[in-house]
Amino acid sequence: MDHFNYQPDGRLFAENVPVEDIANNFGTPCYVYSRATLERHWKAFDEAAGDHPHLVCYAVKANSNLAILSVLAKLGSGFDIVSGGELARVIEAGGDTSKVVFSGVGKTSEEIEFALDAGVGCFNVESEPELHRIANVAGRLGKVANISIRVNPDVDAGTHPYISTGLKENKFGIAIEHAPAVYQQAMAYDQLKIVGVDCHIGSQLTELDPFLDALERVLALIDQLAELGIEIEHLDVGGGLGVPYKDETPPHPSEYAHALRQRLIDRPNLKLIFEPGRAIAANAGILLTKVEFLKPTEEKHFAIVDAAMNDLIRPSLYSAYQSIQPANTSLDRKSDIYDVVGPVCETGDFLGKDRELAIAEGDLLVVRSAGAYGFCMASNYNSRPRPPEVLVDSDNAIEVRRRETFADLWKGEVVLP
Ligand SMILES: Cc1ncc(COP(=O)(O)O)c(C=O)c1O
Ligand SMILES: N[C@@H](CCCC[NH3+])C(=O)O
Repeated sequence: MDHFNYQPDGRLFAENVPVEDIANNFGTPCYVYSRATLERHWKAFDEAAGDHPHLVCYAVKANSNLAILSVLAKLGSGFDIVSGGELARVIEAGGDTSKVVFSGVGKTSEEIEFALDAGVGCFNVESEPELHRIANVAGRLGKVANISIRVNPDVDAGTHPYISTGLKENKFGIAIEHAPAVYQQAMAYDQLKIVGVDCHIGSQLTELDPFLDALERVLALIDQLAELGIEIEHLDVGGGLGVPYKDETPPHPSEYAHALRQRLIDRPNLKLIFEPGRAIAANAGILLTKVEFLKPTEEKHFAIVDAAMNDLIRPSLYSAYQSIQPANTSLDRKSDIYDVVGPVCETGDFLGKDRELAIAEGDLLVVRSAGAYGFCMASNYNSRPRPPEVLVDSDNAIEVRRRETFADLWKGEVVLP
């Protein structure tokens, strides 16, 4: 459930604000987020975990706007980060660094040092050399690093190959059968404290089974580690819960969290960590775009809009489907089938293909489910300034990132004398 709804007069509202008003005030293209939706989604995880010890660590990569991080920080959220930049954002947004888990396969020594100085809660270690690097940096700083090993359980997440991470062929984590040996290496370091096991098998999962298969394997590993005298305090189950973009019916976060909890009934002290990104942010955001031209050709009819692949790359990158709707359904328009495309000079620049739409030039369109992996994957390709981001909180539409200017495009560059 989100807070983007059509009113009886045919206009789409973000909470209590007509999206047409947002487009008039801030221009298009423009990202719009709903605070109530973000909070609702975060609480769905938190409440479903109930009194089982747990922490919801929002995956910053999904949408790293400071306003969004601060909304979640105020709820008591933890954060899953994958870079020094994401950690800096969490700190800037007022997040609690002791609730940060640091994932990612290529942590640099500088990032590890920054994270140790900032007091992050845990490093999710993704390889043996990384374990030694963390130990070296912690030793040099005279600090103790909390670690968890990200294990690769070799489970097929059944999602797009580019966003599947839990198979042996993927670069992520350490093969689950090698994990005990790596934990034993960690034991040998005084400056490392083993606190957890971590596992993230992919993104946009629409079934529970892969999560539960992975969980079974990880629980077996935890038992095996106990026999080796290695006690695990937390189980980080990663993120990956999918959302409905079209006709998918992924489990609700509460159904997902309940299913995991069921399997932990006999382990009441094993703290559960979730790293959801998409499930919190995707349907808490939309992208507003204006129809510049309708271009009928013999083969296809194109709706050329002012947003492009540089603003929202998911359709081009993964052939991802995102619903596209008029912002006002009460206008008298003739319906046709369109490819909705942007102005970028790439054939792959499209937001949607073969969409039935009743639209005219100048109309405002809404790309739904754009709150996750939307703005944060935007670029300046074709020297297009990136769009503004607006957070709606009840009756208020707050610009939480302004539209870039041309001068922003060449910030940091120099003209040779
Ligand atoms: C380690 C890790 N945690 C969490 C996430 C968040 O995933 P999602 O947005 O699918 O919940 C990702 C991205 O897939 C990830 O790589
Ligand atoms: N960026 C991807 C998800 C990748 C998940 C990152 N681990 C998407 O838009 O669907």
